Amino acid sequence: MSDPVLRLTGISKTYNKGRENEVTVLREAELSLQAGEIVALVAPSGAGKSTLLHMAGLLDTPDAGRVEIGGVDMTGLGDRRRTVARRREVGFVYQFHHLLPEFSALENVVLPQLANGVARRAAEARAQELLDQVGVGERAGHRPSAMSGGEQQRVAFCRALANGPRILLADEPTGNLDPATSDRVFERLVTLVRETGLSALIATHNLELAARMDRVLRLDNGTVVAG
Ligand SMILES: Nc1ncnc2c1ncn2[C@@H]1O[C@H](COP(=O)(O)OP(=O)(O)OP(=O)(O)O)[C@@H](O)[C@H]1O
Repeated sequence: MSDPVLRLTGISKTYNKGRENEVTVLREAELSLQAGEIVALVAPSGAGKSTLLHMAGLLDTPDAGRVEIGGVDMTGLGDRRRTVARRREVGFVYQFHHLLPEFSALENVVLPQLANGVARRAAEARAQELLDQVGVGERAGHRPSAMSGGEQQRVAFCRALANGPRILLADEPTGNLDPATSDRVFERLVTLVRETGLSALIATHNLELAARMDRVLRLDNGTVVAG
């Protein structure tokens, strides 16, 4: 098997260390994501899914352990280099779309590319292509408030993929949608991930959605186990 796209080794995290409200969330957690794989991360609320995704996505640093993306150790990077690596390698999708309300759908997908040094015309062309791919191309000029919840979330997927990351990390990406919409939007996400050939780690409470992914992992008392 080739090198994993994402490898977490011995990841531990304790919040509020040494204080009364100290809580150990991750205990030497291990996780590998192969190229092209879509993996579900299932756990009850508070078990540490978001914490694990933040470590994997270089938004937070573990107390101990190693985060490798594309075979490169990201653990010791300083803030600036970590931010650059995150922008390049990782796309995030959250339960709520977090689109910028004063910008159109297209602009929301263009802006992260500009921040990454892409020229405006190329960024616009890529944004339109992504929006077309998930079926919201005709809504490109609309602001998020003029779109349905499912459409907003599809735009958020495009924004996450705008800079061509290696990994998509999603935290309850359809958790805010009604079941029928959630199902359709989830299918769009899976298709987009497959077509783009990237790898995805998707945290969800929804066992039906989890069963449709390549593999299911569970967080159990701070460690990752097969689901
Ligand atoms: N910044 C923080 N400071 C202190 N405690 C935190 C912090 N972030 C998370 N926690 C605690 O760590 C535990 C795990 O939180 P986390 O958000 O990772 O869980 P989760 O599995 O994603 O939950 P949910 O499904 O409800 O989003 C919880 O007990 C939470 O209260």
